[in-house]
Amino acid sequence: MSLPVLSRAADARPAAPVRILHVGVGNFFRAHQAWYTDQAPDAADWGIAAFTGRSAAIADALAPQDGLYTLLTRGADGDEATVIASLSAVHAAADHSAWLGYWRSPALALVTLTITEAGYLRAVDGAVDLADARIAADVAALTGGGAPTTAPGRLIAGLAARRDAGLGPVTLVPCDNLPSNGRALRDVVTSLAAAVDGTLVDWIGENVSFATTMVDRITPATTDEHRAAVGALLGRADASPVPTEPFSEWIIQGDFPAGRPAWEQAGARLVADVEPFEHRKLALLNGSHSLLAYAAPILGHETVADAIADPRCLAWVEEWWDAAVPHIALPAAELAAYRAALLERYRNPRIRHLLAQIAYDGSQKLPIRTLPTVLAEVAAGRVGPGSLRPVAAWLLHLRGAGAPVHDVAADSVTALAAGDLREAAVRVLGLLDEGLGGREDVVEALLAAAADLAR
Ligand SMILES: NC(=O)c1ccc[n+]([C@@H]2O[C@H](COP(=O)([O-])OP(=O)(O)OC[C@H]3O[C@@H](n4cnc5c(N)ncnc54)[C@H](O)[C@@H]3O)[C@@H](O)[C@H]2O)c1
Ligand SMILES: O=P(O)(O)OC[C@@H](O)[C@@H](O)[C@H](O)[C@H](O)CO
Repeated sequence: MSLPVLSRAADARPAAPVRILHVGVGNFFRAHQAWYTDQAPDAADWGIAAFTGRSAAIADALAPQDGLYTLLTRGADGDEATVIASLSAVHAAADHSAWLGYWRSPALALVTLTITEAGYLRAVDGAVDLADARIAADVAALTGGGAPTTAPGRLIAGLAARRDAGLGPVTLVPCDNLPSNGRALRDVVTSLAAAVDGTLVDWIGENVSFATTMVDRITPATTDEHRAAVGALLGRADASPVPTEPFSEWIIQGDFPAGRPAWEQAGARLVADVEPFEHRKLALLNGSHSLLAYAAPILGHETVADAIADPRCLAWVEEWWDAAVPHIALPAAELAAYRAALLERYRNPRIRHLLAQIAYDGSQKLPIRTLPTVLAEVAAGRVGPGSLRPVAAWLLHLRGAGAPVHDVAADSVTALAAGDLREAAVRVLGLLDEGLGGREDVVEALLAAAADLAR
């Protein structure tokens, strides 16, 4: 017997007026920012118009269910199903006229983003990568009246439309795992604006705030098992429920001149300086995730929970944390509690977080998650396997061990990692940091960690 499909008439409040735009309707956005907005006490005033990052698939899946979906919160002992109603509209990335229409609305206050680390299209200096063919095509589109396709290009088109409509402030809120993500986004946006329309740079300076956020909620991809669980719990058909863990954290630094939902009443924290929190999360959580993603599949493990149950993987994670902790400016007791909580989260048997998913795009992630700890340890005179093991595991992964390689820079990084192992280690270290590849002791420690992993 087929179940009734989720609908606003039967399952949720009416759609709220759109005051937030979002780019990238992935699972994390739907477990995190859309959930905080849904749970805020003023949710009825704050609707989100969500645009996909690239393909139309999720817009097509959510249209028949009025933008509703189920958040399936998986605790160690059972599931809770919550219908999330904060998406007032869901559009495909290609719907450029709808995109511009929202920017021309006086009601618009916020633009949030989850476009992955690779979606910012940054050059090494942090500016937008003007040499990237997709950005070059967007510069041509933006100067010639066409529709851009990259996230930075779409933002520039929206900002120009808002300026031309004579409208005022808006806050951009990046929610990807990038350090200082507000500054990173500002550098990308202003450098692209400068390449397209110098006068827009001044308008952005006067009208656009860039918030910086630390985001955390482990959110795997959806499977048929999640669809079946929602059917059993709610008696509703949901083509695209989102599985997530009970834990959630959102730490935000920024100005909101046009207002924002009362996210703090849904559990978010507004702080003056987000940096220690993002450093803690990127190094301890994301760093250990990447270590497990490259190392544990070599031992035959498929998920984070499988890996952390293996004493060898647990010891590697503890060693990584021991290396990272001295460089995080938070009280020791707080960091110890964070480590203990992470182990509990990783052990949640009902979250099947695939190591192969976490392994994607190491070229974008390793410099953020692991390099700061490696450099800080080397500067402190400690060159050892604890901090170098994630890089050693990535090197082996790029050489064909463990999970398959999916990386925006796959061709170049697999070429660097090929051939003689010592020479490959020098090249991969040099890619992460020019000085590291020339350090004989670092290369030796990396090779020792690689030998240990391959054993
Ligand atoms: N899943 C998590 O546990 C988690 C937790 C914290 C932060 N994040 C952040 O959220 C991001 C998305 O994770 P997810 O789990 O939702 O992944 P997902 O695969 O479900 O979704 C990825 C989203 O990014 C968009 N995207 C990918 N490449 C893009 C590009 N080049 N330009 C524009 N959009 C692009 C896709 O269209 C999609 O909407 C991560 O990369 C990370 O920065 C994820
Ligand atoms: O989402 P990514 O691809 O940036 O990284 C994979 C995981 O490390 C990440 O999603 C964590 O689960 C998340 O950052 C927890 O909040």
